[in-house]
Amino acid sequence: MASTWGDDPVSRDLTIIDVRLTPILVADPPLLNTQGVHQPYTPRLIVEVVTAEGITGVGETYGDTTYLDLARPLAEKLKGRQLTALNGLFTLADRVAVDASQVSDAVDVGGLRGVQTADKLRLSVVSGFEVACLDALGKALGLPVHALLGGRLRDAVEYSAYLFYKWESHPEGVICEPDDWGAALDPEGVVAQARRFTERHGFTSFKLKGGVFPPEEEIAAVRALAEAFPGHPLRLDPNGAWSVPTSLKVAEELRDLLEYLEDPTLGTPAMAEVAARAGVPLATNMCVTTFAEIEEAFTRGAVQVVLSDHHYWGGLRNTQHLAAICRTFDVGVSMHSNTHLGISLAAMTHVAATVPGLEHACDTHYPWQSEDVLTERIAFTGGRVAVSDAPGLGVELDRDKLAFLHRRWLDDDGALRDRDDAAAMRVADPDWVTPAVPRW
Ligand SMILES: O=C([O-])C(=O)C[C@H](O)[C@@H](O)C(=O)[O-]
Ligand SMILES: [Mg+2]
Repeated sequence: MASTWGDDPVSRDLTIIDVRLTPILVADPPLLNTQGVHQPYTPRLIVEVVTAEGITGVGETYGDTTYLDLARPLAEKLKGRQLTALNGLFTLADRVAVDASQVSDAVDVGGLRGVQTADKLRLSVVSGFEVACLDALGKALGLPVHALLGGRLRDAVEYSAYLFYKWESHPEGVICEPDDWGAALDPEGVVAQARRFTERHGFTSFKLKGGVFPPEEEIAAVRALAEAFPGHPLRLDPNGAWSVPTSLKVAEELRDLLEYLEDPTLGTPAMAEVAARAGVPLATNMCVTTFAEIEEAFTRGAVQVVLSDHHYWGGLRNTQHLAAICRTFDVGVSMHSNTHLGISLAAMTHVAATVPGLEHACDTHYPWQSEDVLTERIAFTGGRVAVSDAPGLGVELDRDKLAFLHRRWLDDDGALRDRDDAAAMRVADPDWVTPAVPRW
């Protein structure tokens, strides 16, 4: 009998016969964070899996050399395997050796990305392959990715406007793509940027990337946002730049205005100390970025919201596992974002649509990205992305755009192939060194 859920997978040839890895460099505006400034171009990796029937699925993940070095052997191991063998991806990845010099348990080693364990590096690579397999499987079966994940609980996913302190342009002489967002270096600039976000995309909640200026200035910016957008959810995220006393001081000043305070300080013990007295929920994408870190953080009450990132956590199904653990401990869940393109936004939207109790708007950098590898950009309506019911992720790769961005990567002498915000800052300020933490 014909299945009402699409073709029977058993009758299909779902063998992966080819895996293509395309590293690219995508334009990034001069966004400031506690480490420095974004490079003019950021590396990403586009993963394509091709089945025996000629179906292609796409995925996206970090494109820095460390990730590429792991992705290449994993791609080889995947050939000849079944699209449906998603659990096997983790076993395959375990067999890929990780360069020990890239591994560290320090929570600030990855800059803004938390610990950099061998497992996390592998999972970040697996995520790109898992999404590509799910996209291909969905296309083969005529089902959207959310259906493969158990079905959507909502028809649109809400995102927040991700506000950054920002220069007007990259330093003089730096080859870059111009942007029309303008500078944002004080409360007025931040509010103007927020208005642009609402005009362009309809966002109604706002996150300010902090840790750039002394806390008093960032408190003033949040106050200005609260005045300009009364009653709207606001967050501030200094990426662990503050000491415990500074975090508590900021919490005292802003507790009535913030939906949550994100990673005010570094590491679970310090976060637990702040959480105990802050009077405002703490969110993290730094002290809990692996399953191994959950127990200590949750039992100490260090975090009230985990900002999942399907890249860190090993894909969409692991994100669902994380969300289930969070539910068990009555910890909220939402989503973190780094510079990413439409493939990852589509993946985030599919998984977010399946997570029960998603009460906070997810982060996304996508509005900052003027370039993409899709034939059509993904649109925000009222700050939301509609959940696609088309087969797979519901996106289409634009091969010309992919080739163009890959050419940029090929032409780079290596200076931009590993994101380094401190090095980008040194172009403007030769004395700049990554600030020691706590910075304030
Ligand atoms: O903590 C966060 O939300 C991030 O680390 C997000 C991004 O990495 C952001 O800070 C950036 O790219 O500058
Ligand atoms: Mg954060």
